[in-house]
Amino acid sequence: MSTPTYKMEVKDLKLWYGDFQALHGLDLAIPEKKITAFIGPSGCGKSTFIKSLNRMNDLIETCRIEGTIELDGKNIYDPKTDVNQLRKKVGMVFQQPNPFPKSIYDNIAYGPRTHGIKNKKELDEIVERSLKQAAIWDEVKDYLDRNALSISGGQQQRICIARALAVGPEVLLMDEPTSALDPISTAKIEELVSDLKSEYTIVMVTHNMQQASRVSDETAFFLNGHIIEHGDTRKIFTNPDQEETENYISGRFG
Ligand SMILES: Nc1ncnc2c1ncn2[C@@H]1O[C@H](COP(=O)(O)OP(=O)(O)OP(=O)(O)O)[C@@H](O)[C@H]1O
Repeated sequence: MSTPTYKMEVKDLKLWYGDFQALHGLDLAIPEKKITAFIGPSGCGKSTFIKSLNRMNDLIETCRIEGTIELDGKNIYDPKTDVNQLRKKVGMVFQQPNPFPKSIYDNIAYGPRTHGIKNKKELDEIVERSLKQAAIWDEVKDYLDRNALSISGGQQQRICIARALAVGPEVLLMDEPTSALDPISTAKIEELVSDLKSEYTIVMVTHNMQQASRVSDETAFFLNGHIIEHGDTRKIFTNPDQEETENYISGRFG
């Protein structure tokens, strides 16, 4: 078997909110063009950890971190890092679909415009390509002027994925992307996520264990701000090394 290539490497990451330590020295290598799922009970630090991968926690005043997170071998917490460029490379999709109260077209064109693209033809191409990649082009191509808030929640979430893809990211972070959606929309997003991994490195927090086992290649199990176990998804779900993992995946707690 060939050695996996790691897109991101987290080394001894500790994170505090004020006096409260939420992450306790985490190490994790995230393989390129694969799907890594984070599972674990509520409050164990999954969202905190995924947000630290594109420095969304910088927005929280009380938050302090130690350790390093490398993207392609460079520490993203280096003071010289351009955070806007980092977030262009490492995009994020949230739990609640959160399109801007603008047209579908403007939602997708927003990021490229802020990065200086003004040419209409170029923007049209980006909008079409991103909506196609997010498997929603056919549903909205005749309504690009429609307010993005007027479509269904599942469609809104695919618009948010298209918006994240429009700036050309390399990594896509998804924090419980289907938890607000119905089963049909959930299935569509899962299929989409599986298709996207040929081009993107994907990290996904999910409460849904079936979802983690269906779509991810690797799984990390979090508990109380620690990664208890990480590895091949099939192994984690069929033959975990740690008793805590076994208890969690078999529904004994959480
Ligand atoms: N802004 C904040 N200020 C202080 N404490 C916080 C903040 N955000 C999260 N926490 C705390 O950090 C811990 C980890 O929270 P986090 O949201 O990362 O967990 P989670 O595993 O994502 O939970 P859930 O599955 O419920 O979303 C919790 O104890 C939480 O209360």
